[in-house]
Amino acid sequence: MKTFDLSRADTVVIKVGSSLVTNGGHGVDAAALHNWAMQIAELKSRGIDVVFVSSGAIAEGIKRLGWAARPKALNELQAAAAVGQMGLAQAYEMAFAPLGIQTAQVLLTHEDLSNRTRYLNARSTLRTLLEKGVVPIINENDTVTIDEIKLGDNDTLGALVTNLIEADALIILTDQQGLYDSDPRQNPQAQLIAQIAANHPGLEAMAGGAGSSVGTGGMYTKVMAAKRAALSGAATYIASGHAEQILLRLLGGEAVGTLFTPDETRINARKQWLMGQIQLSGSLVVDEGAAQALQRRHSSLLPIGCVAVNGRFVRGALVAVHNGNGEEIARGLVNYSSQEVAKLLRQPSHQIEHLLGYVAEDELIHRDNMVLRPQTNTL
Ligand SMILES: Nc1ncnc2c1ncn2[C@@H]1O[C@H](COP(=O)(O)OP(=O)(O)O)[C@@H](O)[C@H]1O
Ligand SMILES: N[C@@H](CCC(=O)OP(=O)(O)O)C(=O)O
Repeated sequence: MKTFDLSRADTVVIKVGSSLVTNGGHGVDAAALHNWAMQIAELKSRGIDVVFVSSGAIAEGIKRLGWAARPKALNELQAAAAVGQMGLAQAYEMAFAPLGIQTAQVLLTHEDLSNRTRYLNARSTLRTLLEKGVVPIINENDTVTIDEIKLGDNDTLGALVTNLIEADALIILTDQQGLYDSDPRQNPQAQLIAQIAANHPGLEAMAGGAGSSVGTGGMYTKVMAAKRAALSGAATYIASGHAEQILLRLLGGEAVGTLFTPDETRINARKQWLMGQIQLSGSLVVDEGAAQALQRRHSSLLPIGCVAVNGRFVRGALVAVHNGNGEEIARGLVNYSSQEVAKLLRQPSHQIEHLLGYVAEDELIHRDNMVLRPQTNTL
């Protein structure tokens, strides 16, 4: 299996979960933050750029507000995030400032990463911060996100940021040693996996949900994050945030925790952005011939191979492409609205002008605006 040498990394994204940051929901763990900050100072002195993705706003907010349990209502969770984020930002500043390192609070939403202009803007802001030697501390902007489109877990956010800045690796620190072949809280015999391919088909089956009352995604969102990070060629490490000098050991090339290796193929930044989209506006169903043309020859999708359209969308929307079995084989930016596509089904491209009165493009989705779903890789 391919090995990955983290001691050669230039840029890493480090994600820490709520249970670590807030000491299991008991309030920001200043000692843990200080410890990570010391290690990051050492990494920076070696020329390694670090972006931190930190959870914990909601857990910290719940504690500050004196609530006994995590609320269910979105507005209460958002209020808790607003209160708790103050504590997080302050705690990170206090941990890094004595080491002469400036921090920056960056709160992102799904829209910041799905809108191309905002995505490019977020990328250049992060690059600028890194150039200036600042450590960005990123969280989802929970207070303003709408339920349906929130990322919801910071494992996904960590992977999207890894893709965004094309980091060499994503390091996910959590309350377990790494990925086990089954949930160690349920199965005491579970075995730690040292290394696995990020596109291994059995990954999802091993990973269960959140183990603590403060964490959200559990292992499932972490293995999905590893798959997503691999799209930009990044390795992912899951390791214990409680282990001593964990960051220095990992970045020193030591094998600790679980390493998810990316495969050889790395897709370009524009296509990564396409793959990173969480929300689809609709889908196109294609016949067998079109499915093969897309998958084997990487062709554009022409109207003649499209047999059905689902959902309502405008020109330029992101849609899935399904084969006749209902499997998603690709996704891409469509050149016509859903009403227009409905008129173009099974039609040769030279009929477009006659059917619509104008021609935007000959194809429904151009190959440059389409990304094929890896065959063994489910995102
Ligand atoms: N296969 C597995 N290997 C390791 N941990 C697992 C596995 N399946 C489920 N888990 C659970 O996932 C939890 C970590 O996820 P989570 O609670 O969301 O943490 P975090 O706050 O760090 O994101 C672990 O405490 C563990 O109980
Ligand atoms: N944005 C949320 C983080 C949600 C989340 O992913 O938590 P976790 O599973 O602990 O990493 C917060 O700051 O509370």
